[in-house]
Amino acid sequence: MDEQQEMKVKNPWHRPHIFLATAGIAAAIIIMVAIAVVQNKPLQQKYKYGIVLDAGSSHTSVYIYEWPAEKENNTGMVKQKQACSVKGPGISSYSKTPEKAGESLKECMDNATKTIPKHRHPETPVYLGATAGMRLLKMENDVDSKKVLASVEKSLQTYPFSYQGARIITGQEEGAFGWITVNYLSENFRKASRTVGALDLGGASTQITFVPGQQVESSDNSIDFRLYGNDYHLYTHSFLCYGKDQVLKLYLEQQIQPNADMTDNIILEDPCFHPGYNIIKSFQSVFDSPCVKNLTNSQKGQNFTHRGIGNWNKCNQAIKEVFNTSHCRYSRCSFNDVFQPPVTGRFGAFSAYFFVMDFLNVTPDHSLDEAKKILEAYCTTPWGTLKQKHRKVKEKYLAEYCFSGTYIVSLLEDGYKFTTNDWKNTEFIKTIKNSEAGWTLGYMLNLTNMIPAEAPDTPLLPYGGYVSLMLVLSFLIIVCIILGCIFFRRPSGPAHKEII
Ligand SMILES: Nc1ccn([C@@H]2O[C@H](COP(=O)(O)OP(=O)(O)OP(=O)(O)O)[C@@H](O)[C@H]2O)c(=O)n1
Ligand SMILES: [Ca+2]
Repeated sequence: MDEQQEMKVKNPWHRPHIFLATAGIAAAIIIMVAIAVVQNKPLQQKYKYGIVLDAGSSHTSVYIYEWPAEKENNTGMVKQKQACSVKGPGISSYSKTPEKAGESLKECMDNATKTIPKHRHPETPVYLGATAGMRLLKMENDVDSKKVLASVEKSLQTYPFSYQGARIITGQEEGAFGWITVNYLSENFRKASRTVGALDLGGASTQITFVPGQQVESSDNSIDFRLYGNDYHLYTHSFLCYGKDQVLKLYLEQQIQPNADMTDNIILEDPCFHPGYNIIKSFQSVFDSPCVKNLTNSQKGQNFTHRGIGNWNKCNQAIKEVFNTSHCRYSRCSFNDVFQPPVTGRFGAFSAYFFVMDFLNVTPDHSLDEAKKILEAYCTTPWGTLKQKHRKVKEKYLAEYCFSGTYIVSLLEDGYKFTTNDWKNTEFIKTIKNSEAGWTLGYMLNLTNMIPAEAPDTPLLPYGGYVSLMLVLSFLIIVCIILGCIFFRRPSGPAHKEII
């Protein structure tokens, strides 16, 4: 055997199957690494968008929601991207100048066109839902309410989005969609965990919604949903005129009644307003609502002096009077002959519940008694002292926090029959994971069918895990094949024999 032959035998690269096997393994590794790099490179997220306008009694907000395009039906995916507060009052205030209702939306809608990527505009749905302010206007003057809706509709149709309608939503919808929002954001549907009840306090109406422990005796108060494969039977009620602005009118009307016949010099000594608060108000401005009785002609041009005396006990007693508990046609009622099962579980209280309690620094850590003590101290504080201390707070809000805070405690305790324990289970919230609590998100999820009745079939492994597992298995198979080739193609005799 010459030297060259010797070399040929010793150098394994001269065996074609070993060369092929090594090349195969190298190729497999390169392919795997390449796939892993492509797979793990952050994908450019594609988002879709939806716009909901909350046309409340006191103001309008424009919410933009976004969600990853490929994950429409996964709960917890939709998030609030932006909220824009429309300047000026709620749309129902434009009943005498309806064209201004549409105009008022311009700034926030222009913002929305800038926020949402242009190529998504045509497919982005826009919904407007009006609540208690428009319900009251419709009761008062149907024609005016239609003009206001037509005005906002005209304005919204000028935008490049997919306009889906402007309507007055019912109190049941408002309650139920608020409940869906809170539980969607808390991921209670996905986890099939216990749901939380929803308490919404607006300017003109207030809603209570929860999963009751007993049957709902009145069909008006019952709503059923099937979400992600679970059935939910809800109790919900919306009290029109029991939002914080309208209930103040109810309260003032009751306070002023004994003096109602007097023709001049009407002084209202109000225990829910601060000592030193002394403001002349017109009957017309305070009692301009279908929630209170019509003014007599003589009252229309008349004024009264609204004088605070800051007496929390008296204030608390007087507020209880707005709840009529004298009659109940069911086994049990909250107030005003409205059926309500006993409250149960945890509650999230939002909108004005939050604004008021946040201002008063009442947190879930305070007991109900402690909350009352805080209110008592606030209500007895002289008006001048408060104005000095809170120069930046709107005077109207500042003056009304004593009334509103006391009303909130009374609504829960005397209205809905919350015990001290139920109070402990109640949290005042503004947002959940940066999305605002309110009916708008639930409304959009429902209208875009983004919460399916049945749980989508979930794959055994998440996509990433599936790809990785497949790669490892493929690699193992390739290695086995190659090793098999090497093993079975190995010559049985000594190497030099083959060469000779
Ligand atoms: N920082 C704020 C913002 C609002 N408010 C008051 O809180 C009340 C409720 O506000 P909101 O929930 O926005 O009511 P609307 O949606 O306008 O009313 P509704 O739901 O009854 O139509 C209103 O009296 C509003 O003036 C407040 O006290 N502090
Ligand atoms: Ca509202």
